[in-house]
Amino acid sequence: MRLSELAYETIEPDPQIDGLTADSRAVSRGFLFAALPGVQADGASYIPQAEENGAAAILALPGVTSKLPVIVDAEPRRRLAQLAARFYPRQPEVVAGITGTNGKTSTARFAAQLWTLLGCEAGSIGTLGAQSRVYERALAHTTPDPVTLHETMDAMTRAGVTHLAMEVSSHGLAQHRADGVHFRVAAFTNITQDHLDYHPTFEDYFNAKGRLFTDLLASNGTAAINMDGEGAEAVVELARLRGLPTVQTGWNGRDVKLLSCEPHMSGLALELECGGYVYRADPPLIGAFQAENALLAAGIVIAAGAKGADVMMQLANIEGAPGRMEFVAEIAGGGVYVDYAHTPDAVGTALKAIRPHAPGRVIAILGAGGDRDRTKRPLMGAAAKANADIVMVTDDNPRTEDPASIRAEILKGCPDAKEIGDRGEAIAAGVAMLDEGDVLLILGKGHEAGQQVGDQVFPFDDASVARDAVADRMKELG
Ligand SMILES: CC(=O)N[C@H]1[C@@H](OP(=O)(O)OP(=O)(O)OC[C@H]2O[C@@H](n3ccc(=O)[nH]c3=O)[C@H](O)[C@@H]2O)O[C@H](CO)[C@@H](O)[C@@H]1O[C@H](C)C(=O)N[C@@H](C)C(=O)N[C@H](CCC(=O)O)C(=O)O
Ligand SMILES: Nc1ncnc2c1ncn2[C@@H]1O[C@H](COP(=O)(O)OP(=O)(O)OP(=O)(O)O)[C@@H](O)[C@H]1O
Ligand SMILES: N[C@H](CCC[C@H](N)C(=O)O)C(=O)O
Ligand SMILES: [Mg+2]
Repeated sequence: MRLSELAYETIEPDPQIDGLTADSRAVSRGFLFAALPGVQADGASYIPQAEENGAAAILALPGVTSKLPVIVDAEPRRRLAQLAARFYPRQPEVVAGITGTNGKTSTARFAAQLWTLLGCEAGSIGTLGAQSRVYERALAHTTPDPVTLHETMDAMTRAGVTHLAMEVSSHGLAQHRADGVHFRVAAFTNITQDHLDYHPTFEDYFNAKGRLFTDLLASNGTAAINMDGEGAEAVVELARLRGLPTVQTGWNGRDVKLLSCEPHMSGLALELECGGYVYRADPPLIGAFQAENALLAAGIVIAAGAKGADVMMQLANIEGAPGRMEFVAEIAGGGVYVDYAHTPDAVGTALKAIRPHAPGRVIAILGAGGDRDRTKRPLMGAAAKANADIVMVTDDNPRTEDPASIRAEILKGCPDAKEIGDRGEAIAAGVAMLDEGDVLLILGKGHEAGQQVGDQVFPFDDASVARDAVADRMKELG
């Protein structure tokens, strides 16, 4: 594709463009290099490296010079996303974007499952990577950079995916990673504290999420909103200001309304109302909050055109996402579960949700990520203290920070907690404590397969470490 075709601008000379990237190290011959100002570095300082690697053109802020043709744009991140959308032009017929602090991954997976059950070729993009029956790809971010995102959507579409549910993180929205995606549906789970290291204020965090509804949702699109989520009313207002229809779900929902939710050992007995009819469903999901995510997923599928009755009939058949309230081992009439709660709200929600599954005590293990929002740490500790019988504080991806000081910050919220830095030892100690009917909930890493210390990632999987610890304990007990 010629540069002028890609950029919709008359440019001389007008080179052939064979690829796009914002990373000078990934430039090959014929690539357009987007020089983006970032948090750590200024992409413009890498233009010489991009030129050396054979770049054919540059995208940059006004005032940046190069011997190559330059596309000038005051918003180069947005422009890169638009160029990527043109370079990789195929998108599934229906794309739903899901934003919110907690529940995006689960909701995206549920929506993709519902579409599949209704006979569509569906997929998801998010924290678990790009997934579908016909195409899979591991991804480094929840919302990948625009080049990776559009390349992935193009490949999924060529493979046959027609319905896509994708997570849109606040970082992704603030950095225009998903601009250029044609969103037929925009969905909202909830907004509570996270990422205040990146967003200067909570308002800025909300506004970033709001972009999905104000800027990215198509003008013929529909918003699907979990009315039980913190911040839901404000999102309804964003849709109303654009005159866009909403599908409202949850206990406080208008279109898919939860009437009752009874957690039992292996799932949730739900009663709901949709289109004037009452339905019952018993999906194998652990944790009452998953009902909110399941209903929001139903709302997304309805917003995209499915009949409410057809969607309700399939709700019983959806399964939890890996690492989200996942049951990993049974022991002494109780069990061990793994969950991805890594915010104060999620820690409280997950621990409250496990209670009906624990005839005995609830034991919680948690840490907090390094190089991330510090202010959430004591709040996560306090949420654990308020909702568990025993709390153990351990490490969770300390990254470049001192692990002991991260633990100390969590311990401010739960001073009586037991502190064991080594995550494997903490899990073994938690398992050793389990008495008749007790439940151990291991929080924070969910599906993650590694522990990041400095810039090294050591293989570590909560579920398999917990299974081994349970097997060892069983052997000891004979
Ligand atoms: C804070 C943040 O989100 N940063 C992201 C951002 O980095 P940046 O633009 O600030 O990059 P920078 O290092 O300052 O460099 C500036 C520019 O110079 C370029 N560069 C740099 C070095 C070089 O040799 N050559 C070169 O061209 C870089 O590619 C970049 O374009 O753009 C980069 C490229 O897309 C991302 O990899 C990077 O993600 C960092 C690593 C990250 O950890 N992000 C996390 C927090 C994140 O995005 N998380 C959300 C989900 C969170 C959640 O919901 O829980 C996600 O969607 O995954
Ligand atoms: N509707 C909800 N309300 C409150 N907490 C929730 C909700 N859904 C999930 N959680 C909690 O948040 C954790 C993360 O869930 P999930 O992975 O679905 O969220 P996410 O928004 O994708 O997170 P991330 O931003 O890291 O990608 C879960 O393991 C659970 O503890
Ligand atoms: N997407 C989230 C994941 C957090 C998971 C937790 N294990 C951590 O490392 O903090 C983030 O990057 O903030
Ligand atoms: Mg996610």
